[in-house]
Amino acid sequence: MSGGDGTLALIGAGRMGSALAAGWLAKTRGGVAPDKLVFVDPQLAGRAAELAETYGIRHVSELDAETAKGVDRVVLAVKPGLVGETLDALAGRLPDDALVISVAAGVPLKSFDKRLAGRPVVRAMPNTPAAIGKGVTVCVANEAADDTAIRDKATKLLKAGGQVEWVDDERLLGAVTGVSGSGPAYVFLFCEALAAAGEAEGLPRDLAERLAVATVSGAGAMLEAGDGDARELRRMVTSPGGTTQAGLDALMAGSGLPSLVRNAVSAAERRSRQLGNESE
Ligand SMILES: NC(=O)c1ccc[n+]([C@@H]2O[C@H](COP(=O)([O-])OP(=O)(O)OC[C@H]3O[C@@H](n4cnc5c(N)ncnc54)[C@H](OP(=O)(O)O)[C@@H]3O)[C@@H](O)[C@H]2O)c1
Ligand code: PRO
Repeated sequence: MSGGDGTLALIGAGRMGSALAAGWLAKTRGGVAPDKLVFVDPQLAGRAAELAETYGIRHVSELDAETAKGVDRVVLAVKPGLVGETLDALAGRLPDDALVISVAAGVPLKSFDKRLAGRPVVRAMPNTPAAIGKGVTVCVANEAADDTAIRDKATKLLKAGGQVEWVDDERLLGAVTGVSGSGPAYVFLFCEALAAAGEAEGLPRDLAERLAVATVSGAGAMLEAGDGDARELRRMVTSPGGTTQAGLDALMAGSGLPSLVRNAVSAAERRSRQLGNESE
């Protein structure tokens, strides 16, 4: 079970919020009872609407004072620019010891401390593979949440989505966002590009797509199996003077793929800091 006898309020049941909720509702992972979860979102759409329909989750457009009284955990998954106003509307309603977990990119703990005076807050950066229990979330706690029992409570909840890591230095969350928060999109782009390249070489489109998906997921599964790190596994595919070497040489031409990835992570990290400043 994900701990806590009170209600878990998901504020912002969009793409990331619904990915997390899918994990909480999975019996084998989250085990959150549907009647202990409330979706707070102006209009429920997409995956969240499906989950609400399937599990009979309560949906409200804003957290009313009566419902708020029973809330012991809040997961805030609105856009970074909406965090301030959402907290202002919440602050007076939440019980003093309610744990607030924010997944908003860039929004610093001090924004929460300013508005939620003394409440335990965990800033977390998950990713969308959480929907199938294959995500990774990195967390940092404010002073009020810097307590083993509170951290355990947050870990239990976020573990429904996959691995959970903690850091003590909040500044690292920007780099985390650039690597694992945004990272699935880089991998999906690579998969799209691999399929398009196969099609350009004459493969039927659907076959090229199946090959690209199987290749990305097979390579990911090998990494996860831990029979070698990425560098070793790459070397196992690369026969000297063979086809893979020719392909890798092309990927390294010019500034090369590592440099492009470095720029991508750095740009995402920078954007995370900007989002934090804009949310003040
Ligand atoms: N997507 C990811 O991969 C990912 C990963 C890690 C962290 N995050 C973070 O997660 C947060 C949400 O991102 P997202 O991609 O899930 O965005 P999203 O799909 O747009 O979801 C945000 C949801 O919040 C709703 N909302 C707006 N105002 C609200 C309010 N006052 N109260 C309650 N709900 C409200 C939105 O409704 P409307 O659409 O009707 O406005 C929408 O359903 C962001 O802060 C982002 O930085 C996202
Ligand atoms: N998605 C959010 C964004 O693009 C945060 C990390 C992944 O801003």
